Amino acid sequence: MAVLSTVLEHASIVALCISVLCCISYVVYQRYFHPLAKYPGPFLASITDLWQVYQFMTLKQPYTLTELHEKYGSFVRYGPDKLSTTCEDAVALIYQKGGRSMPKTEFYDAYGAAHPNVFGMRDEALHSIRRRHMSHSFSISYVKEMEQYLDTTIAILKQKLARYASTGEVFDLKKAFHYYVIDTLGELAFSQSFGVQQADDESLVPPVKEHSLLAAATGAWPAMRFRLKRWLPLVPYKPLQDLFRGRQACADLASRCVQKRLRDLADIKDDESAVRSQRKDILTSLILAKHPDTGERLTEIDLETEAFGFIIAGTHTTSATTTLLFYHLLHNPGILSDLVSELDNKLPPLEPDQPAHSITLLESSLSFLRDCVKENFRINPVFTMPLARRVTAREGIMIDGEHIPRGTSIAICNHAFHHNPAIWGSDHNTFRPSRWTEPANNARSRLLMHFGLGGRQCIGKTIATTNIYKLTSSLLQDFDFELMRDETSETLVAEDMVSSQRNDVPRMVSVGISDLEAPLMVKCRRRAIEG
Ligand code: HEM
Repeated sequence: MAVLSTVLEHASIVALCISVLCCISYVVYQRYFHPLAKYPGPFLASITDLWQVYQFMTLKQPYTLTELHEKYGSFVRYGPDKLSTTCEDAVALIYQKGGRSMPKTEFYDAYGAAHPNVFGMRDEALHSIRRRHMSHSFSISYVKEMEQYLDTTIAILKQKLARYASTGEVFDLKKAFHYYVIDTLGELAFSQSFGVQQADDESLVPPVKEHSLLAAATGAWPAMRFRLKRWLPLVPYKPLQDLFRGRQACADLASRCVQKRLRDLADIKDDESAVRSQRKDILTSLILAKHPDTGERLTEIDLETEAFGFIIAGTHTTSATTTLLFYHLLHNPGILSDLVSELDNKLPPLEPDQPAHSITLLESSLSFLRDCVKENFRINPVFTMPLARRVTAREGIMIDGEHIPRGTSIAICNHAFHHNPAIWGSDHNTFRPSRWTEPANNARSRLLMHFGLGGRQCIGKTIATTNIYKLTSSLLQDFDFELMRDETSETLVAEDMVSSQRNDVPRMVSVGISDLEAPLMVKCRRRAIEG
């Protein structure tokens, strides 16, 4: 017995020594011999993906990465096989010329691997077919055909603002925009408002952020994704359970929207003229779309995963962007006043029963509004997760003279990229729409990454921008807004100590998608109409 226990004791010591040796060898390999060892970054990031998981959970992932780029330069190793870059050359190389040789990485599997939607699809061939299925319903001509539903939703928002104006009530513009965007998405995608604006009820808001955070955090650790998917839902920890409940609520909502539309179309699906007489929406166009070669239609599961994607990708993004645009305008009264002058000079006054001007009029006549929207996307892009792509070419790729070996996950995080002073100048933290009238800066517009670029860029960008144009122009034509400072969550407008330029970047949080950390408390007043 004594001999057995001595043998066991020795065996465990040997096992322990081997484990310690393996760990040390792993760390030494990652730090000194791994093909990415020469790239700087946090020590923990070079040995485990848990570093990135932690960054997502702190809600500061893109901002920490931006600081790391400030410290280390244009390449940062942010995971054992993950490299982030802010090089200008990388934009075209990775996202435009990369194509099938630079597919999305496993990170995207967490956004729905069993039944990937167009966002999560890693197979580029399947993706291009799905994208063709969908592109018509996201085109400008299709959006113009649905414009009246945007107007209906803007009218409801304006009635709400008119009430606030008459009582002088202070309210949260961020929340008002969020409710508005959810209802708009419902109208455009599913032919039904979600009724959040009218009910003014937070509980009707789809818990999109919960899904985004869960997907970003689990996607960041691909080696563990299957285990996490299986075991995490069993952990009895309320904040975690809330994330799963949120995801399920969004999936249930998507499923209800699809089932309802399928029921509505059941009898007429094969009757062309009956279908044409139907109200247009994105989902209906998808239900009716056929595979370009086989003529097959999308399955119900495909439709539900795409509908889920619209809710996730199309709401928080647009409302956070509009909130940030108003944040910057209200913190820069001179710029706001120039914008309002442009609207007054170039647009006819809105008729009492006209909620907003037409997209056609807005897109042709408002250059300063366009520059403000563009500057807002530059200084505060909201789709801030690193857009990771796998290097598959045997010889790797060269970026700015650096060799990036095959197998590397290479990404641009648009916030870090839009704040690279070598590209955007020392005033990159300043909200300055007039920069886009300077030829050298204007030429850089092609580098802006707020919607991504290339074959995987945002399919909803026309919807998002037309929505922002219509909303901003019509609200500013009819209302004056006054910023009410919320002392408990004061946002940041400070001198940047390094560049001695204004730092207009507010405090932000990110679940992969970013948002203003604080509410945007304002008062509004109806503008006096002259003449
Ligand atoms: C201001 C609002 C928006 C921003 C900033 C934004 C940003 C982005 C970005 C950066 C990507 C590329 C992701 C990548 O490369 O991994 C993307 C993809 C996508 N977005 Fe948007 N988005 C917005 C609004 C919308 C809307 C309104 C919809 C739909 C209703 C939408 C649907 C999608 C889809 C389906 C994809 C995947 C496209 C593909 O892979 O082919 N987005 N978006």
